[in-house]
Amino acid sequence: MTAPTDIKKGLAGVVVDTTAISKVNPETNSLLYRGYPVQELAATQPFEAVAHLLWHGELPTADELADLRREERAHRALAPRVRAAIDLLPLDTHPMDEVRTAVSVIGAIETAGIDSVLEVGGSPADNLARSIRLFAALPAIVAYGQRRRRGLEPIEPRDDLDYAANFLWMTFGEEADPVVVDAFNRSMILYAEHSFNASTFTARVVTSTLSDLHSAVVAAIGALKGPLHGGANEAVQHTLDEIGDASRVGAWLDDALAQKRKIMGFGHRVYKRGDSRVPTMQAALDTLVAHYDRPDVAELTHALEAEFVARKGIYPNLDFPSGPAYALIGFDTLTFTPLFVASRVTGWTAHILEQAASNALIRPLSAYDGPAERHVEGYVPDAAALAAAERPEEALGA
Ligand SMILES: CC(=O)SCCNC(=O)CCNC(=O)[C@H](O)C(C)(C)COP(=O)(O)OP(=O)(O)OC[C@H]1O[C@@H](n2cnc3c(N)ncnc32)[C@H](O)[C@@H]1OP(=O)(O)O
Ligand SMILES: O=C([O-])CC(=O)C(=O)O
Repeated sequence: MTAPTDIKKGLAGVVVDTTAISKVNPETNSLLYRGYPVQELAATQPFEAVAHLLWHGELPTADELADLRREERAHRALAPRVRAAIDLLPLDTHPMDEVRTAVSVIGAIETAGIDSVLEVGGSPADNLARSIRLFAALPAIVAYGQRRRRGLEPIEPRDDLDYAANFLWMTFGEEADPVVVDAFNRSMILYAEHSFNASTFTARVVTSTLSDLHSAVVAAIGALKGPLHGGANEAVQHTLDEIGDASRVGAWLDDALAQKRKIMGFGHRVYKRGDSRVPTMQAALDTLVAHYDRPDVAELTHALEAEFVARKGIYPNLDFPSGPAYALIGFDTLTFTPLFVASRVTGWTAHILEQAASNALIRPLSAYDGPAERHVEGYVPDAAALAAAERPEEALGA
């Protein structure tokens, strides 16, 4: 059987719905969140304000930002049940599995008492409140994951610090330099939202069945974990560690390309001439390189980028500068994709709210190319099966 010619493998180039949350424009190499260029948001806003923008469509007023911060700070601490669930996992569990498990536990607690599947989807107000609580809870989960692997106890959150500064406080147990907080805040904003990427689309598919918000986020985390998507920021660091030094880039690339390896942190399904977010994140990385006095990191990343772009004409994506930036801040390589989760939960939940508000079950078609109809040896059809074979539409209830 020949497959229909209009199949778009990987849904490449297929527009499946509208969204008012963000616009990715490869022609102008731009990214807008609710109309605002992401670079402007990264330069001017705390991450909490961008979260509000994604959920509500407008930047917050001073009072709205204060309200969101109050709510976020009230839910920052690591919940005992969530800690207990994480502690049950082996110490060498991948942190993405820890985060996925923690979100699943939070979801079970949040929806405890709902005794009908018809109610699990929740009202828009419930889902916004759940989104804010999840956004507030994730930094403690990610921070504890890194500390647990280092044999350290969790650190209580600080009410006097904003989201980004408190995240670093809970991870490292010391107040980060403002230069570092600023770079980290920018990275959170850049990672927050990117239209119908694989993980966001996954969240929308789950939501479209009228399932609950946490199930959609758990599924999205699973999609983000893969190295062709969010897992690439971790993979970039493995690559940089493997190369080791700028002088080895050429030989390493010869070998990697001969083996047809994908070079992590390069290429993108939508942007073909460079990722709109890279210049902003590259500037943040440059600041961190200067702050930590690590010119070797700049030399290695610049050498790899220059050599790979020259050879293949494929440009870096956001994960390329983010990986080494997170390493400089002191995050373990395995913690990088959970940081992406902590940021992207804002975009995912905005899309969950949007999908739920204008829902249609997402259920595409497939072209069957398996074996032609055949029969189980020895099967003797009964009267109902014979009737169904004669009148298939009726038997299917069509
Ligand atoms: C935040 C994010 O999720 S951004 C994406 C993060 N992912 C990565 O960095 C992983 C590495 N990159 C890739 O694997 C790809 O570029 C993707 C998955 C991101 C995009 O893939 P697609 O749009 O499907 O492009 P596709 O994989 O078809 O690539 C087109 C061609 O460029 C090549 N190519 C694309 N990216 C790379 C890469 N990073 N290394 C080597 N070759 C590459 C492909 O092998 C393919 O070559 P071919 O035509 O000779 O087969
Ligand atoms: O848009 C995509 O396909 C992947 C991406 O860059 C993101 O999710 O940030």
